[in-house]
Amino acid sequence: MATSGSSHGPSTDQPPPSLPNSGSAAGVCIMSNAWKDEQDPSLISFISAFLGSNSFRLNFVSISPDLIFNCGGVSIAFVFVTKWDDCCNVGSIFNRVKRLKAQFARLYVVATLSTKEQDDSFMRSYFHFSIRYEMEFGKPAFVLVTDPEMGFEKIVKISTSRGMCKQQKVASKVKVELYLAIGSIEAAAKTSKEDILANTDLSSDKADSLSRDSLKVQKVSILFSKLLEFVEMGSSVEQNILVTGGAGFIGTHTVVQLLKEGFKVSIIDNLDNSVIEAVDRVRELVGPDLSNKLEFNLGDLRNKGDIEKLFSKQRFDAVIHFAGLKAVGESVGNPRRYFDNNLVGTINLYEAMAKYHCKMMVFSSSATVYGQPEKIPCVEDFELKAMNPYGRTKLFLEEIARDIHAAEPEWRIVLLRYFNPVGAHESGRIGEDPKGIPNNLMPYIQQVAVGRLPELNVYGHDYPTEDGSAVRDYIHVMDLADGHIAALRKLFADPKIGCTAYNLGTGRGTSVLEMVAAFEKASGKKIPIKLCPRRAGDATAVYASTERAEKELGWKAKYGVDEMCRDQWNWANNNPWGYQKKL
Ligand SMILES: O=c1ccn([C@@H]2O[C@H](COP(=O)(O)OP(=O)(O)O[C@H]3O[C@H](CO)[C@@H](O)[C@H](O)[C@H]3O)[C@@H](O)[C@H]2O)c(=O)[nH]1
Repeated sequence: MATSGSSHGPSTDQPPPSLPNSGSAAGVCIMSNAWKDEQDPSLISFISAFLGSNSFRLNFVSISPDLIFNCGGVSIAFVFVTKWDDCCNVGSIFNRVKRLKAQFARLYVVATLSTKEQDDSFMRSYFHFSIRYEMEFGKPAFVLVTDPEMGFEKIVKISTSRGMCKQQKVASKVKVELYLAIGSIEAAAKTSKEDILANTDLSSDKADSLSRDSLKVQKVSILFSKLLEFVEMGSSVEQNILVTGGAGFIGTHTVVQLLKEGFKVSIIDNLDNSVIEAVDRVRELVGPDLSNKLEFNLGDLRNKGDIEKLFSKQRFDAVIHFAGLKAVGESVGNPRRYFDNNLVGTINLYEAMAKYHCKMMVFSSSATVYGQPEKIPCVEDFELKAMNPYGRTKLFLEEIARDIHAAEPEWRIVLLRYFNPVGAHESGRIGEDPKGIPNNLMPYIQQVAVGRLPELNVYGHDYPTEDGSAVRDYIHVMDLADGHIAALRKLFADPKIGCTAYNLGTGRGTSVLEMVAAFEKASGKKIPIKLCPRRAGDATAVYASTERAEKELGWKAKYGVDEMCRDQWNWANNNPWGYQKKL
């Protein structure tokens, strides 16, 4: 492609063509400064005008790929290999590709190989070096272009055959259009030479060369229009997300939102604190079409074989890692169970992700990592400490994530620190269903409301708060689910995300007694309470600073306490025994 750029100067009087369906703000194209400097300036200004007229903003930045297109949060990176010299530069090319492959889930290497010798040499090297440079067939996709000025027939063909374009129909449509485009360009070029001869007194040679220039301009414009279509196709390919613990409370709500947002989802869950009925209800909520994009795998992250089975049969673009135990009291009595489940399971998961080159993770952390915060609201860069073995597992896992990223910077990890998740899906079909006596406030209140428990113990009525009860930042589980989608999009869109923590809370504190009152209002039920001493380890008041999530993830909680209680009650009222039919 670069070859075509260096061999012509697009005429400035020719307006850049537009793509037929380009709407406003199609996306951003980031072009490497170094790559730009190697090209003919007229090519760059042509590309710039072309992208502009197709609503793509072009930025010149120091980046490792030559081009990155970002459409709708999906980054697609391109590298152009225009000089193939098998005796000198093969190692550095494959090295660069190896590095970039770890950073971009969608990386395409467009190699212009104009001669048969270059093509043969490339093939030899590809197979020879594939193990040393950890290439897997099709990952990344190498797009071999023999005609440097017109490579998109190949691009579409190769990408289709390698299964990148899952939407075969789109690919074949592009192919047909491409053939039509080639035909019409050639026709246009011929007309143009005849026009020149008929309307000027230029020689046949001069007219020939002028029409060839015009042909080249049109070829470049077609090349770029096809590149954009290719990018759009790439961004519309479904991303496949592995959700560990996807049958649980936050997991099910997030899976519903993921499917609605067009992601393909695989759940792995050992059903330790959840039931398969919850997944069936997710299917019912999203309907049969989206349900086809959901796969359930019974498995335990502590068992490496279960994870291997999953990763060896499909590629995941990212993992949302919910699986883990979360009862503070139980963790104090049985810390080994917590370390085994939460730590060993996660370490196994990281191993498999690294092996299969899936290095994007959204991790369920918790506000518990702030311990007893000295100040409120809690800001992400506060000092972290844990108060119990459960909290320690979250803190260790955050540290592990930071260490992995420090050693292997290509990892992208978002740590989501949840405050107090409550509420349920508005349908009342899915919600929280803890096994045994609930530890947390809202499930407890809910069970009192439906008559399963006689009264609520209010732990602490002498806190230095307005009504003496402790203050927390309750957040609607649907807001939390949307926070995961925002985090995932951030992972895909931002190669510089590194390992970053975000609070997911509302930024508002509500006391235990205020929560009881809001639930009574929403349910019309009286919740009998018993004022009890403080619960060991409880903080007085904890709520989130939401600034970072708002600014960087573009996410903000929508629901207040009234909606949380309304939806929690709707779930409780319709499912007094949770997912069980009756007790
Ligand atoms: O039967 C109950 C249960 C709770 N509370 C009080 O309600 C408040 C909220 O308690 P709970 O729902 O147990 O949440 P937290 O103790 O704030 O802990 C939650 O929030 C943490 C993050 O802040 C997470 O790490 C934990 O997993 C999660 O349980 C606290 O003041 C409790 O003392 C009661 O008064 N009675």
